[in-house]
Amino acid sequence: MPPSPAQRFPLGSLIVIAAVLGGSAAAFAYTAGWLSPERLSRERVLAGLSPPGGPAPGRRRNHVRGICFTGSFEANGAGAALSRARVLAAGSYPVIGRFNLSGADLAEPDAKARVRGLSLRIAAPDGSEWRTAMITAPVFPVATPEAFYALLQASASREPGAMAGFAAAHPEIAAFGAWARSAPWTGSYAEERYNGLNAFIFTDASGGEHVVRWSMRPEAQPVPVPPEQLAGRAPDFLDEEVKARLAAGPLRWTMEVMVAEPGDPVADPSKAWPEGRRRIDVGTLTVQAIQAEPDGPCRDINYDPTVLPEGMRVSADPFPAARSSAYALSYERRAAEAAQYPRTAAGGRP
Ligand code: HEM
Repeated sequence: MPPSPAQRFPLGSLIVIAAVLGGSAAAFAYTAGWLSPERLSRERVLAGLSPPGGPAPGRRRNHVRGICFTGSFEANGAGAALSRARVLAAGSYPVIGRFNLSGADLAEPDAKARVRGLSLRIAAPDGSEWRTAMITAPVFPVATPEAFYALLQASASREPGAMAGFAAAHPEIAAFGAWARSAPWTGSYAEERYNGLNAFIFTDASGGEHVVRWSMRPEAQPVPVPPEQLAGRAPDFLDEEVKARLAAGPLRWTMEVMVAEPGDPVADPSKAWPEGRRRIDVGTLTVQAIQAEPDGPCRDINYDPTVLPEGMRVSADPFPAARSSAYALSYERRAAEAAQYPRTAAGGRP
């Protein structure tokens, strides 16, 4: 008999998953009403993301730690075969981005964040924008926003079997767990591949539609570093490393768009699409300058994945709409608390 998902999925991995998602397995204050079959609201999702001591005022409610950058996206024109969006026509477009780490605990050292993120706002001269927030995991842990909320609850639960029970009920989490256990860690944001995971629909100039996902492939060669070694580095070593690396020259990624074929799981980011799907390199991201977040240009951007130019739109994938709603509330709250996240005398210089 094949092992149950819980058996296949050792507890250590479940703890890793709990840790990378931003919820906490430690004491958790919210219980009342959570087990009643109420509608999943963005307020409850943010409560689920909150660390035990509450969110850091003025900051993002997830991926709280990060650093801004500016640069450009040089579209090579190949993406025009898939989308008529202005940002995919050959040309250079300004970017405001953010390197970031999953989790809502400001005090967590960089070495503990299994999931790293890259957020981009690419602006076109026609006023349109393409916002996207990608992560290093090749698949999302769960198939639906509701399951994501259930996962936050399980990871915060004091019940010893909560995570094992969750994994048994959501076997799709095994693929993420396998990645979290086995993928090499690196010592740099610059050496990571970042994946959009959610599926969107691109419309080309003839009205043809293509279901796509995108990723950013680093120019820098990844150098594996054991996590025990990273633990010995400064708590913010990723910020320091990326600043030092940039001083030696710009950082680059190639944007790769993958096109689904009929039958591919287009509404489920926990499932990779089969190998061999058409992949088109549509352009190059060049990171030219880094700015500390308190005064940096990414501070007040909401990297809402539904902010898309004409020629791109959301698909049957339910995540972008759910993310949009949660990100908006996170944005509203952090903007209202701006005084508690003061700008610095350094004026944004890293
Ligand atoms: C229902 C599922 C999800 C929820 C509830 C959620 C929630 C959040 C929240 C509240 C923020 C802070 C937003 C802000 O204040 O601007 C955030 C940031 C972020 N999320 Fe998600 N997220 C979800 C799924 C995803 C997925 C699927 C990805 C990657 C494919 C992702 C990647 C990121 C990244 C990279 C950031 C940092 C954005 C920034 O730099 O501002 N999230 N998430």
